Amino acid sequence: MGSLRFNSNFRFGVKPKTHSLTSLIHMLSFQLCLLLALGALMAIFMVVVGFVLMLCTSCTALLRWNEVRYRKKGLPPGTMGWPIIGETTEFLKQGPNFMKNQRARYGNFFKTHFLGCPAIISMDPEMNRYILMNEAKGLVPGYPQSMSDILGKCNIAAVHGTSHKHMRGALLALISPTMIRDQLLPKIDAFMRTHLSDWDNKIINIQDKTKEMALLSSLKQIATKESGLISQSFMPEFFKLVSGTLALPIDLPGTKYRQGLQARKNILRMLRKLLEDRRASEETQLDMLGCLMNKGENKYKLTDDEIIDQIITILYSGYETVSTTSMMAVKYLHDHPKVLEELRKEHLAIREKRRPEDPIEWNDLKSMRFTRAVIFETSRLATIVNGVLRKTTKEMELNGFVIPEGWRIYVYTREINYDPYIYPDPLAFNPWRWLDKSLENQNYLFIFGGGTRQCPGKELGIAEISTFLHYFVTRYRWEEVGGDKLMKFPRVEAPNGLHIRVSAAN
Ligand code: HEM
Repeated sequence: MGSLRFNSNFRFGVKPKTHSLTSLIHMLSFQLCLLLALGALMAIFMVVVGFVLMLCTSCTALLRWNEVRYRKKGLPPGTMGWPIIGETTEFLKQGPNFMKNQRARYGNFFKTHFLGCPAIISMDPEMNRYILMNEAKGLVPGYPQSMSDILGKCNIAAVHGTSHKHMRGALLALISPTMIRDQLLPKIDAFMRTHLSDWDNKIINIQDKTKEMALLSSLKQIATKESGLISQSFMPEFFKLVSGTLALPIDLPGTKYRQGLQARKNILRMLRKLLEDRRASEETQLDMLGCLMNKGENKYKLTDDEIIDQIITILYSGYETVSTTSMMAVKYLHDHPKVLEELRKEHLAIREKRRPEDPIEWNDLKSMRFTRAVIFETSRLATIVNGVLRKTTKEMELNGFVIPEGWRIYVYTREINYDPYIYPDPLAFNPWRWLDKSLENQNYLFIFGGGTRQCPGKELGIAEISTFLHYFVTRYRWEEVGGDKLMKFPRVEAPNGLHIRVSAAN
């Protein structure tokens, strides 16, 4: 390098300098250092390149291995993503677009790996119906482990066959149309009147209010006399229980799952105390708990553990569905004044026939045709439920493919809600379309699920939302404060709440 430098100087006609031995040594050592530094840089560069190459190769190998691992003969097409996490990130980030992209590549029935297990996604309406109707062939609910741990082993989604029939029968007896008419509606009415009594001239977070409403209204139907006393201690525990069921089952201090398990223990303690106190008082109460405990008259004789899990089921199943549908109805009504006008007309007509203190009755509820249409249109357009999960109990053939035992099946029903053949102009909020009753009875309506697990609380949920809307639109006007974000996937929610400014209607 030194000689090169001399030569180059010489070539450009610079007179070569004479150097002392020390300066020559200095120069040589400087050049040596430079050489070493360059060498080190090269080495680092090579290491980085090597690492990146290794990473790429291992990633490709891992992806490939995961694909090969699941390339069993007979499985539907699709991709499996990374080992363990599969395609969960893509599913959660891209949401409905992930489904649509995969469908464009692989059709209506494809394999993936998400939420910790290999799964099939079925977007074929006919197939979805078949899966929901055929639990007996080995297609049982496939909800995550955290859910059954926290909701209990007698929870309706955790039981199958005759146990399911038993628990479902016991539940249906509590929420049948006769029970709604004679016992539940008066309680719902009384609750809504109080819940909506002091909203005038306030900014309300309608998300929080509808959540409280869904929980406390159910609690009142379950334990009418005691609900006022226990609600304040019950509510925070219940909210922790719900978060726990949606979390990864990591049982470590501070995790949502651990808090959910703890909340279950606290709720069990409160409910057991309720049972003991009722037994001690020997008084029969006319509410859901009273019916469940009345072994003499109730043909479904549940054990205490079953009664407690049944109560948790009722609270849990009606909570998010009823609250989110109510919140989204308020949102859509705000954005569609003509719909609000029509709805208000229906409710004012009912109020005109009654004194202000009169409750709504069964016949009033039955006459709320437009309200029912608003509820169905809200559930459809907002897609409160994207789909339901099933699990295979044995290897089985589905749609011409062979599905191994233990695989999840995501019966994804979201897309059918936007099918232009069933719902012309599908993105429009148009409740009038539901006034044609045949729409509610068509084969591909999965808003309330289908088959043997179709929602037993459908009419109860509709009664609650209708009563809420009745008092809300007859008492108040409202406008959005603005700026609140709404998320549609994986759950419909307003991450920072949905704030409205409320004023009295007249
Ligand atoms: C707008 C309100 C509601 C909606 C949209 C809704 C939706 C659904 C859906 C889609 C399913 C099917 C789940 C599956 O197949 O795995 C279901 C099941 C269920 N729902 Fe609802 N639901 C609502 C209100 C309620 C209420 C108020 C209750 C209270 C009792 C309730 C209790 C249940 C129960 C216990 C099941 C499980 C049934 C079984 O496994 O046999 N739901 N619901």
